[in-house]
Amino acid sequence: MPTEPPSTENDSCGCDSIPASAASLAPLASALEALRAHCILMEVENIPVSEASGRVLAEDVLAQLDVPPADNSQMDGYCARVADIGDGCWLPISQRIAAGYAPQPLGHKSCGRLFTGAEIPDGADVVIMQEEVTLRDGSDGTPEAWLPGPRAQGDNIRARGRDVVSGNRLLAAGMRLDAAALGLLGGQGLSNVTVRRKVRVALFATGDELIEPGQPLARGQIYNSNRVMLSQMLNDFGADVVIAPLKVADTFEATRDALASAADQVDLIVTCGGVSVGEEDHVRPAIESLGSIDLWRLAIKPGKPLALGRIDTLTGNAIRVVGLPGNPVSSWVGAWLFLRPLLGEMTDCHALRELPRLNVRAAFSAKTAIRQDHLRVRLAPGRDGQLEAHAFPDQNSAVLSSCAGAEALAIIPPESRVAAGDSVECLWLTH
Ligand SMILES: Nc1nc2c(c(=O)[nH]1)N[C@H]1C(S)=C(S)[C@@H](COP(=O)(O)OP(=O)(O)OC[C@H]3O[C@@H](n4cnc5c(N)ncnc54)[C@H](O)[C@@H]3O)O[C@H]1N2
Ligand code: MOO
Repeated sequence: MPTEPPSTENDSCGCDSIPASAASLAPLASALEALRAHCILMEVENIPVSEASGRVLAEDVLAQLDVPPADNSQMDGYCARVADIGDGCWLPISQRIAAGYAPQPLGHKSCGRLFTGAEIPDGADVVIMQEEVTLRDGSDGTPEAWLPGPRAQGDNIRARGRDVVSGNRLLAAGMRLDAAALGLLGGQGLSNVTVRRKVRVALFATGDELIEPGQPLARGQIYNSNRVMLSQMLNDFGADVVIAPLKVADTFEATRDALASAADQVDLIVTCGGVSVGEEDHVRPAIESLGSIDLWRLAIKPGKPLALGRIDTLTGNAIRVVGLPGNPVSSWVGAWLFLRPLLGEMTDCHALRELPRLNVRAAFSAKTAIRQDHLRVRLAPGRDGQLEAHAFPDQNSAVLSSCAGAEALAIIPPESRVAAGDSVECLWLTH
């Protein structure tokens, strides 16, 4: 049954009751453009391959070796010449080759016993798995094998260079190294690799109501869920969170001082909360007092009050500040929509720059006003096998349960309607 999230026409956080014309809210595309402008690129560093998981490759890596370096067997069995086997014949076993040992050239009209991974001797052009082979002692006591035929040349042989050919590009610059990529580097005998330095991030949660998990909760307080969540997301996107105080007090001075001292130590500042219009919202004025605001208030839901700014540092550079709204869902969606591409830009990583898009069938209905909505959905095949997006039932920007386990964000453009069964574009949430 299609699920119907609350209409997105009325703002779930109540903020569409405030007059906000489309003209006063910047579209998502201009925010992404502002993010890309003034981006600093991380320098390169050479690090051990064993520590390079998740790092972004700074330069192409060319293969220096064929992998495998020689033809080898992909089965435990017997190697021989196709021409000698014909329609099947008994051949004396002239040598035994285990993986790791150099074989002798294969003698005329003989076969070799060998094991998976063993190098194929010169002269042999086929391997027959041992389950198909019968053994006996020959008239002079030499063991013989019955090799059934006919056989095709190359059967059960992994040719030299099948995986990697020396001189070819092994891995492309801009790739985020996963376990398999580390394996390819290791397979070349490389112990070090040149990657982009990790982006150092300061993460500030603001709000006097916040208290750390593990502490007793007093009236008026809530646990700080965003700090642990955003910290993990930044890590997942390849950054290093180096400053993350429990919280920053809700005053202009405390906010300004926290931002100013972090600006000289990190490459990026992320704040959460305090970007809206109340007297307790000090992030925007604090950024303005130390640098400039590029953009504030977007035509997106959730995440309307998001602020993008820059702070001048002692070195004369301006570092980027992303002010995420405090509502947990607004922070979480903002991290996917803005922090991920920004970190991709700063590390020149293609995969992080843009979330993959896919069109699936909506299993929900929705309508929007002036803001583009980003519904949290699960993806599952429908009865006909076609992929469907199932929206979490409560899409309020304070309902973090709509994010845990979400696999995609369904994009509902401004001033539009989606009915169950319509095709809907989704951003696939992958690290
Ligand atoms: N008069 C108006 N009020 C609001 C508007 C508006 O346009 N006019 N916009 C609303 C929208 S939309 C959003 S989103 C929020 C964002 O406001 P802030 O970024 O200033 O966030 P806070 O007020 O600090 O917090 C909002 C909400 O989230 C809770 N919160 C904050 N930080 C955390 C945290 N680290 N962990 C868990 N929960 C957190 C906080 O207690 C509030 O409930 O503003 C609307 N208001
Ligand atoms: O919906 Mo707010 O609650 O724009 O992020």
